[in-house]
Amino acid sequence: MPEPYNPDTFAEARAHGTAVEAVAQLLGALGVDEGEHTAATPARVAKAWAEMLSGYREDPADHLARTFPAPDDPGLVMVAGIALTSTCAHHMLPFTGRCTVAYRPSPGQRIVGLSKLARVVHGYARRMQVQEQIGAQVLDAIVAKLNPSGAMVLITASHDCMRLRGVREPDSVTTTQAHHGLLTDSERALIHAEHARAR
Ligand SMILES: Nc1nc2c(ncn2[C@@H]2O[C@H](COP(=O)(O)OP(=O)(O)OP(=O)(O)O)[C@@H](O)[C@H]2O)c(=O)[nH]1
Ligand SMILES: [Zn+2]
Repeated sequence: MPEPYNPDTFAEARAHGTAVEAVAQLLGALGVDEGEHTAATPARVAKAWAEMLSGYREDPADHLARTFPAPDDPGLVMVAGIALTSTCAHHMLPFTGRCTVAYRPSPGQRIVGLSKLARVVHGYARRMQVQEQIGAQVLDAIVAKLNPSGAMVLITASHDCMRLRGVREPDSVTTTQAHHGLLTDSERALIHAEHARAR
């Protein structure tokens, strides 16, 4: 009998083999036999996880590099209804929902293409994450690259680790808010209303 593989550290386990081998080992450890439908599963799962975690292969803030001059008094800019698909850092299960990104450019500062706000969200979401951290990272990127006078990121998501296992709350939804600078009460109300409408 070969000795069971028993790594001392996460790093050692990582170095041991490819993702495909690791998935095959996981399935074996969970008592899943190879069958007609599972023979190619390790390769499929490795490919799926490479896609789900593709955010490690980019710096999402780079999407905000191309900017345009803002009009004199640009007011609030907001994109609501951005689809969020992420992976819980604790359980490696998906959480999905919607994100709203809003910022008020400072006078004389720059604005960014609207699609780039969604690309920043997607980049940070496609990593092992906690929901609060995605909002904070998106906000930090916007503050660093655009220097807005105010900004807010709202995320409402459903966590499979809460829905399907453990506490088993299938209808629970989690909302997190990250904000920077000064936004007026009416701007805040508008952001929350659009976020609720776009969920
Ligand atoms: N703050 C925060 N917590 C999260 C997020 N995703 C998952 N969690 C929580 O992470 C916690 C991990 O708790 P542990 O007690 O270490 O793990 P566990 O025994 O699997 O916990 P249960 O999920 O309660 O069964 C759980 O309470 C999860 O609900 C997230 O995005 N943000
Ligand atoms: Zn979790």
